[in-house]
Amino acid sequence: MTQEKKYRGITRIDSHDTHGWFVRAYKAGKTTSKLFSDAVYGGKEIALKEAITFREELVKKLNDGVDVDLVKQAKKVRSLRAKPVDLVAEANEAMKMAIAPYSKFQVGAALKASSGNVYTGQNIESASFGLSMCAERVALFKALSEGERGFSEIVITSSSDDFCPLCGACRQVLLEFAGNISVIMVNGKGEMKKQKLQKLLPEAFNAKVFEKSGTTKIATKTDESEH
Ligand SMILES: O=c1ccn([C@H]2C[C@H](O)[C@@H](CO)O2)c(=O)[nH]1
Ligand SMILES: [Zn+2]
Repeated sequence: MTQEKKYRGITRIDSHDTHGWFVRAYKAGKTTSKLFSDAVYGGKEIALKEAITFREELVKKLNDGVDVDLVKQAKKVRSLRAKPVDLVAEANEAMKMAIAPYSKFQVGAALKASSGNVYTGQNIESASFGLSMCAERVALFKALSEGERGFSEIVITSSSDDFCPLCGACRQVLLEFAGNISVIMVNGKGEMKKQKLQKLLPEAFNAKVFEKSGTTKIATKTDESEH
């Protein structure tokens, strides 16, 4: 492998009258590309530097700071290891790690990402009660921090004989980040209840409000990076 091939998303082009570095980045099936020609940037080395900087910034912009290629790579490695998983068993296993000395109410969650990976969570209580965190959000934030952006379902189990309905805060962030996923609640007797998240939080608040009011422009366009 040549030195020139080690740059992710950047290809060297030397053909006819084209000499330069071709940068590509992907998001949701859309490709953004730009050529950094030696002539325009004053030489091969400078053009490459510019190309690398451009791509790093582009990747951050496209994916909220997450490098898509890195995520894809990690997913591929993990999915090779992934076996079919029993989400209820995963949630129950996670529940054992709950830190709930005040409520004595343990909750476990298993969130399935579109990649096939499963992220678990359990409630973690603080002595300052209001700072406690629910099992569902622990699972969601773990997944988001690993670069996951698509989800299909969440299973919630608890130490109670009753179903554990998600609190309002979890409904809000799950709907925002995971979309209208299936929510499967399992009670202590092993009975299941399945619902769509949207039904649990109708007319939810979301970021579209900002666009309409014009207060915050949400950066989704990548036109300026195309040539
Ligand atoms: O859906 C829920 C509801 C409650 N809890 C936790 C928060 C707190 O630690 C305890 C009692 O509310 O249960 C969850 O983790 N998920
Ligand atoms: Zn909650």
